[in-house]
Amino acid sequence: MSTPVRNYTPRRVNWRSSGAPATEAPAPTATGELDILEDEQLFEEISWAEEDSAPVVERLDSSDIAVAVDHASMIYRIRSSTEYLNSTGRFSRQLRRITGSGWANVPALQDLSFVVRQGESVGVIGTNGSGKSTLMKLLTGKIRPTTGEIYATSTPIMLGVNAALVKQLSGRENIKLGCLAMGLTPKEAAEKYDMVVELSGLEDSLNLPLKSYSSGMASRLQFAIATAVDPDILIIDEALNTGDAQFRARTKRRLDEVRQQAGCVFLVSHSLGTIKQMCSRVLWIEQGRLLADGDPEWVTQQYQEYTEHKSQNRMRSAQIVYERTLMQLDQVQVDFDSGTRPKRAG
Ligand SMILES: Nc1ncnc2c1ncn2[C@@H]1O[C@H](COP(=O)(O)OP(=O)(O)OP(=O)(O)O)[C@@H](O)[C@H]1O
Repeated sequence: MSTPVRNYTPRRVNWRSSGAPATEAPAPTATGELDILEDEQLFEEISWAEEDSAPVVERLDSSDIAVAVDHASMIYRIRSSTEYLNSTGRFSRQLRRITGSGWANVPALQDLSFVVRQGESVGVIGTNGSGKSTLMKLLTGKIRPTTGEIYATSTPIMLGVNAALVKQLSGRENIKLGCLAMGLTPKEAAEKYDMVVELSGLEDSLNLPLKSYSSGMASRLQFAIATAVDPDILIIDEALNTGDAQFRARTKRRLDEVRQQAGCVFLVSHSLGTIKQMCSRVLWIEQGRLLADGDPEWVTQQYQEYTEHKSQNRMRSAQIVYERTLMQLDQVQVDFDSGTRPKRAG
């Protein structure tokens, strides 16, 4: 495990007005539909709040910080399929002349800033394609932000994807190798061995080569190996927590242990129940923007309202919940004393 960097002092600057009255949320009607505000009225209120806002500078104790995300944006650059299909054809050349170079930009995250303290359990929610996995990849350093920076006191570890398995080797050998590959010493790997075997529930198949495992068995082994580490900053993407009901029940206990030992945990989940149960704070990412950051009850309630409107095709009502939630978000500016920056994540 890398040595935590403690010699920096980030400041959080809150640009929300402390004195300005909060904009009232539109009252729900009897049918649960929101009253529709005129756009002008809504935007007038937003700009009024901004005009009156004054920065509130909160100086944070450096030993408290686990992760600082500073104006991070991510734009994926992908080649269009036309480019692949007919890269030298005349039609393709003409089409490229009309549509551009054949490259497309996919904006995934826009200007995210937040600071996470040691000991926090942070839930990350958002509808499909909102940017959650992209943020997790940025935190682990798997990809670099297009603009902005991400800092962490130690490399955040994503549970479930770090252990690479070797098909020709037995389950037993894969456990030993996987633990070493994740940075454990041979002694630590030996100490964790029984726990990994028990968690995987694959005692009877440990001598078989991995190529004889079903995909479910292989992912159980991979997940069990991944939990052998005790990282300072832990990321759990629920989508990676595979396995049957019995396996999931067994993993919950180990996950709780890992969470308790970790300095800070990020949990990505579509299950609001799990988020409320496990997290002390929730980030809601929507359409690539950080929309809310705060109390799990409040944030999940806004999110539920938003998704309900969307599922009923009440797009304007959903948009109002979006705007209303965004207005409550503190604008955070991460600022470091010169020469005292922590290292980049990854
Ligand atoms: N490798 C990639 N190349 C191009 N675009 C990508 C890539 N990965 C993600 N995207 C795009 O970035 C946006 C955010 O995707 P991301 O996977 O981060 O969302 P998500 O919130 O994790 O979604 P889900 O809940 O469905 O897992 C989407 O528009 C997606 O199409």
